[in-house]
Amino acid sequence: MTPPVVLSVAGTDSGGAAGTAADLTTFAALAVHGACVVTAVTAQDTTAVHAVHAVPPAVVAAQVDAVVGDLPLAAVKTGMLGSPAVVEVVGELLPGTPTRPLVVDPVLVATSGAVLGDAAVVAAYVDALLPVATVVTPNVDEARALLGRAADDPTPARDLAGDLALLGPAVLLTGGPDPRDDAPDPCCTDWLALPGAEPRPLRHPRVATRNDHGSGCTYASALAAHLAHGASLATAADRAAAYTTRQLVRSAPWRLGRGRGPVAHVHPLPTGATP
Ligand SMILES: Nc1ncnc2c1ncn2[C@@H]1O[C@H](COP(=O)(O)OP(=O)(O)O)[C@@H](O)[C@H]1O
Ligand SMILES: Cc1ncc(COP(=O)(O)O)c(N)n1
Repeated sequence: MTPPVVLSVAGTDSGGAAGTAADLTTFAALAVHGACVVTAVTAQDTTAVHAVHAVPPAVVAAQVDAVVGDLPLAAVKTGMLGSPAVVEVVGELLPGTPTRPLVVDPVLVATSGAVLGDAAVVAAYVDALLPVATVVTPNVDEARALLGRAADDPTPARDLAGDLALLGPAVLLTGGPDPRDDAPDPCCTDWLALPGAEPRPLRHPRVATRNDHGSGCTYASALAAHLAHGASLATAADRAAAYTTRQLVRSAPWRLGRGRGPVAHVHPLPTGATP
């Protein structure tokens, strides 16, 4: 059967953990065909982002036009956009619709700490992209930035998600591991806020790992893939968290790189197959 098509609009990560690499491998694992528009080339490894080359906005627009003119998109997922002009191009050419949901992962800071979106990019997200997004998937730091709050703002994740939903899209705020959570079965709590409704927690097991580089890209791509298959937002969110958790379990024992290693994008060989 012909698979649904999902478009990733993202930057490359030379280390193969985040960005386009994470998006396309996740799409393949979840049975959607992945198209990719590249917004930036990063020289990146598990420790740092060493250089960024921004793709000119006109070339980003030309890639979008090529894909949209030829392939029936069932969903779009954005990652690192890098400049206000590229954020605006995406908002103009790829607004979310009921048949083509737009998942916006507002990539602002890499796991390694590098800034991938400055204050002007944040302002462009708020003005040009959030109003036309179906769902936005910030972590707590990104949610604070989009709301214009200080980095040490004490507002709980639940309320950040609710406040962000007032800007237009549904919100899936990814909690990540909570260092204060010392329960016997530690959990991660993501928050789903639909415009006009009370935010609700989505809890899933927490994985003890340092190899989580690319987990946000993997999660947002899995969400877009499940939406493309027709799942509701709440179901797609549960399935995306389950997929990301499974891949984090897979990569937990790996020794790759000197920093925060990649979340697994590989899958076990079928029983009996030899590499
Ligand atoms: N150690 C972990 N164990 C289980 N789930 C995790 C872990 N770290 C992140 N996640 C999950 O991965 C998804 C992506 O979240 P997160 O890593 O916070 O995104 P980002 O990379 O944007 O900070 C969320 O569902 C989050 O709960
Ligand atoms: C090109 C690119 N896109 C996205 C991220 C964020 O991913 P992470 O939060 O896991 O560092 C990244 N580091 N690089």
